[in-house]
Amino acid sequence: MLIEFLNSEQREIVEYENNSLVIACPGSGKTRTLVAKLIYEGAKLKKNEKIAAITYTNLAADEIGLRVNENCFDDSFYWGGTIHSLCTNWILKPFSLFIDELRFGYKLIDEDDAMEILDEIKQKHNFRENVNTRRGADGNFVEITTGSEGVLKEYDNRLKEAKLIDFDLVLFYSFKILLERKSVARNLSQIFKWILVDEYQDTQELQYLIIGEIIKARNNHTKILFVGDPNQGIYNTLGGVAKTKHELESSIGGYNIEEKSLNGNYRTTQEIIDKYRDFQLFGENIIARGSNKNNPSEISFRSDISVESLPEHILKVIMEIHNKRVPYSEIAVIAPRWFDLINVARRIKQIEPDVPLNAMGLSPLCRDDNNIFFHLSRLLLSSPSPDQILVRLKWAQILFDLLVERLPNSFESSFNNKSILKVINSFKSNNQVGIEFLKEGFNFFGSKIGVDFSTSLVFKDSLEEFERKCLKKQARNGTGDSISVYKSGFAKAGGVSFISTYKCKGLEYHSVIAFGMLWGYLPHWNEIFSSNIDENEVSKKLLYVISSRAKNNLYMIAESGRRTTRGTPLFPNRHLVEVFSERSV
Ligand SMILES: Nc1ncnc2c1ncn2[C@@H]1O[C@H](COP(=O)(O)OP(=O)(O)OP(=O)(O)O)[C@@H](O)[C@H]1O
Repeated sequence: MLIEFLNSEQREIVEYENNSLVIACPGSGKTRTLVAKLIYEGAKLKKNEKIAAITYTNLAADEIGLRVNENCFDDSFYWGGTIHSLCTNWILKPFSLFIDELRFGYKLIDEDDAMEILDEIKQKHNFRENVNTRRGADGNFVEITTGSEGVLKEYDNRLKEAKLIDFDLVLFYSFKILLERKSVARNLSQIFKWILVDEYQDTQELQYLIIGEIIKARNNHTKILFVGDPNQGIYNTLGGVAKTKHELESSIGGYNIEEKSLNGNYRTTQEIIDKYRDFQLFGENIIARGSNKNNPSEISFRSDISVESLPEHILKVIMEIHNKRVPYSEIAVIAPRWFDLINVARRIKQIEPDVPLNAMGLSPLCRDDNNIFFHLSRLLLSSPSPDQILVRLKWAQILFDLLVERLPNSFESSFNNKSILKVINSFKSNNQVGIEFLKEGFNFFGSKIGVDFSTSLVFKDSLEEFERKCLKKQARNGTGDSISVYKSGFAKAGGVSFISTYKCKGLEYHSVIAFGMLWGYLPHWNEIFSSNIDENEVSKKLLYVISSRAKNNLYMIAESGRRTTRGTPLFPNRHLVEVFSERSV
């Protein structure tokens, strides 16, 4: 993404040398500009300096990584990931000794593990509503609703007793370290010349405070770029806030932040933009600027498809689009509930096994950046094709760094990322059971580097943990244990993407087929019944995000025949009905 491929507004943002906030509509090139900024500033860094690119999801971080790799072979000048992984890797892991509660060891738990503990406690307390475990700067929970106090208290005790750290505690302890040990914040500010925050509208208060501490530490030596779109702030139920310029300035110690914007949309046809603008809450008109701007679009809303015939209907739409020479990888199926996506994907596979599906959340592979078996697995499961070389070399480098960390002295001199990749590429197995295939691969790799992972004191626990989590996720998803399900977890796998509503941000497809557009699913009942959430706002934002993923065609479906657990029928999302009522489809 070189600077000459940007328009003048985008270029100005890239070349601007100070803090800025860019608010712009979907498809206006915010991510493209952020990646260009990353590369532009990367070229100016001094030795040991880096740039941090913070994204909301790991998927988005991978996407930025791919875009950087398209332009730079050596990408070591930047660090990319979620704010949780920034905190874990750069603050918590190296400096946990500074915190009394963490000094004698702790265990990080992911969202699944945290949810399991919380669900068990909720059941015990007979509490069915949503419980938010988000914390404030003092470590206390910030959203205690009527009746949830006992649940949260027990959750807190359970974590403390077992020395478990969930995502919210990662943020809290990181903030505490930065606050109490100014040298840590100064050190980070020395390393990170820039912090670039994508989708800033989903940043939580505590996350702003963490970023603010780093910026203040050396008087704005670290510069900041926030990019985002308040209309796409779909995580405000989780505490995401699109701060204003002045609020942002005060969270980084009063330093000036220049507000800038981008105009136009390079992704989508004008026809689709005009449709989704009805869901827009703030901002002005959006003009299509891409080469497809005047293409005819297929836009539809169907509420007459029954839940039973939904998979057949979606398959029919997919085939119609594909027969017009649109690659499968340019088609996305989006829905609010994973469970429904999995069912539809499974049924489509039964009817038409040859249609490639890429259901990232379907894979039982558990992402854990600190577990070498996750990194080893993605190398074993991804194909050594030419278009994957750069990304796999990068993954091999991460694996190499972790192995050097775990096996100091013995590993470094004999291997590098290329030789690791060579070893992995030479692994062959016909095993069709996902976890067995991986275990064979681990043994093979272990034998080549002289380590028996299953008995090694360094690796035994993480191997067991990895296996336990995969099997748990496999059982929960109900997708079976085949190797193909494990392989479905890669973003560029080339099939039709199945994505949940909350994970589709930042992505784009020729055609978007969204189903489950029902009041109660979108917005969710929890949002409808919560006294501090405006369900109409949530609904419009979600519809806006989904629709704005489409470049050319948009098919919305509110299938009939779905019911609540008490048997009450669900009805189509009311904003979709409003927007589509003027036009028959
Ligand atoms: N100046 C430009 N010229 C041509 N294409 C562009 C330009 N800027 C962006 N694009 C293309 O427009 C599409 C949308 O860009 P991008 O994903 O960066 O938008 P965004 O603002 O981040 O969108 P969203 O908010 O929906 O995530 C991409 O395919 C991108 O390559």
